[in-house]
Amino acid sequence: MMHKIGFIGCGNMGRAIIKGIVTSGVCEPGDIIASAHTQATIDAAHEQFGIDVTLDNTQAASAEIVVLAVKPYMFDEVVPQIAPALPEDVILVSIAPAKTLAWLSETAGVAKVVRLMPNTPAAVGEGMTSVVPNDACTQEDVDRVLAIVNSFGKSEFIPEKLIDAGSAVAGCAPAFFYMFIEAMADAAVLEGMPRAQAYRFAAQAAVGSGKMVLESGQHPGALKDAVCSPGGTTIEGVRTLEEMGMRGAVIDALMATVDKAQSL
Ligand SMILES: NC(=O)C1=CN([C@@H]2O[C@H](COP(=O)(O)OP(=O)(O)OC[C@H]3O[C@@H](n4cnc5c(N)ncnc54)[C@H](OP(=O)(O)O)[C@@H]3O)[C@@H](O)[C@H]2O)C=CC1
Ligand SMILES: O=C(O)[C@@H]1CCC=N1
Repeated sequence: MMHKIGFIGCGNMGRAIIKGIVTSGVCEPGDIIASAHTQATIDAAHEQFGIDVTLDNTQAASAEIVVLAVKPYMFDEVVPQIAPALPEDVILVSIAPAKTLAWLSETAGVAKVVRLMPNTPAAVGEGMTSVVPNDACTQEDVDRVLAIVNSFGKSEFIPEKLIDAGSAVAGCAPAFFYMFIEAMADAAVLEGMPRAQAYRFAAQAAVGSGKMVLESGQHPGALKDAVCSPGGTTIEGVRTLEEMGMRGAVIDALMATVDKAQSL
């Protein structure tokens, strides 16, 4: 039986996607096969998700949709290795911030390739994924990939030239938001709030702020202004963040991820 989806690698991102897919029910665990480098990883994936697992990449590559979930520097080894095992009509999906659609199609010897740039909140069904199909993908092919991607969050099409921007503003972004939440919680702890409670407050404030941006239709600056009571407390924090160069630091951090992606 051919699996619906095969993962080459099941680390942080691969497992997040698998969790999102299995939790949503868009695939049964038995529809999924994953390979990895070590027995410990595949044993953990089987135990956590009930999926089929293997140390043989070519076995995971004989699926209807094959997801490359190894690190970019592994592509030069792994893609030629699995090429002979890929079904003729496979849809090859890459989630790395490297290797173009053209490189993937030529090196794997397949026609249909989709680049995704997901993020780890896929694990809780709140992913934000960039989608870049090549011209060989039919609408049916794209719809099959979207059925999976949209099972673990939201997705939007972007041109391939913007995939590093999509990686910066969504793929890498959770790490930056975690740092912000951690720092906010440290401040609450400074004031005496128990740390676990501080994380809950900061994290829920982040969730609520994100929903305000998504659902209010208002500009983030206008939303910020609505929090800053004249002569109040928030504006003191805004002043401090502006004096400390937060906006510039955030822009530079995301541009650093773009620079690294373009060097891979
Ligand atoms: N982490 C994230 O938030 C995001 C990651 N990505 C992309 O996802 C891809 C994977 O990243 P990430 O999950 O973080 O990395 P991890 O290091 O967490 O996972 C890499 C996986 O690849 C496996 N692996 C290593 N060598 C081989 C091999 N020769 N054959 C088969 N499997 C192998 C590892 O196996 P083992 O565990 O046994 O060593 C592991 O399961 C990268 O391209 C990354 O850029 C994209 C968006 C977000
Ligand atoms: O850090 C990385 O390379 C991967 C790609 C985007 C998020 N994590």
